[in-house]
Amino acid sequence: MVLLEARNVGYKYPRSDDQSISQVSLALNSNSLNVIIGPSGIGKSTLLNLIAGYAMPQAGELLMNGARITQASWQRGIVFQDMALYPWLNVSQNITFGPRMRKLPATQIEQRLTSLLTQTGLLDFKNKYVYELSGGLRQRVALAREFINQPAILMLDESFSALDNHIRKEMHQILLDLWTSSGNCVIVITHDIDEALFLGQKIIVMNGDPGTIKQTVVNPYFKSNFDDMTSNMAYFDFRRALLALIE
Ligand SMILES: Nc1ncnc2c1ncn2[C@@H]1O[C@H](COP(=O)(O)OP(=O)(O)OP(=O)(O)O)[C@@H](O)[C@H]1O
Repeated sequence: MVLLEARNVGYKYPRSDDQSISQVSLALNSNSLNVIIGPSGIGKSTLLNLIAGYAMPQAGELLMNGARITQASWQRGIVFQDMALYPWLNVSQNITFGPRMRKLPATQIEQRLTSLLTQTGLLDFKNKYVYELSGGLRQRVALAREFINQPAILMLDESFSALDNHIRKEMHQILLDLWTSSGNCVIVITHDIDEALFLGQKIIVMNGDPGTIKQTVVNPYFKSNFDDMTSNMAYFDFRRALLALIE
């Protein structure tokens, strides 16, 4: 079922002369894992901010469940690369901050917290302050902090790009596990073609001037690791074709 729809969306920043994105159209289902890939400055973050409701498009419309997006909502969360966790709160308090503010029942918050701490491997760290954690562990907290809200749409803006390769792979697996149990619509922005191939059921390629969606590709290699594909020529042809769309 289509959850999010963009119809010919265009956006220009208030103090900019140039259009940042133009004629962006897409339809994303609930329970789907989507990746947006494209060169730097093409408008990927701009599109996420519009979906989140932080800004409104000047052209076209963005709809969630058929209703126009007019404001920010916990139903559409973003995990940023810099995370912005609260340093004065411990891991559990950071994760439960949103539902506590929304006054969800304490037992429900506790249940969700326990299962997220388990899924993200953070049980042993639940009472630690975030400044005591490594970058990889902090990203786990950032993911859990959004998943606990059970948003219909969860967006990751280059969330893993600062992590080293090994930790990044761990995060990919954790994200897959969280998404599988949540069944929400996840949108991942990345520059990294191999991250896109591993995480994207659907890979959405942005390019052009102003930025727009050049192509949407169903990815036959979803959950396939580059390292496991070294003898698969079809994989490399597919990867090369995707790279050509981005360059
Ligand atoms: N606050 C702003 N004011 C004016 N122009 C902006 C602003 N933020 C972004 N832009 C411009 O809008 C365009 C799209 O930027 P955006 O950050 O969305 O691209 P991106 O694809 O996410 O880039 P990156 O991959 O480098 O993060 C760029 O030309 C950028 O310079």
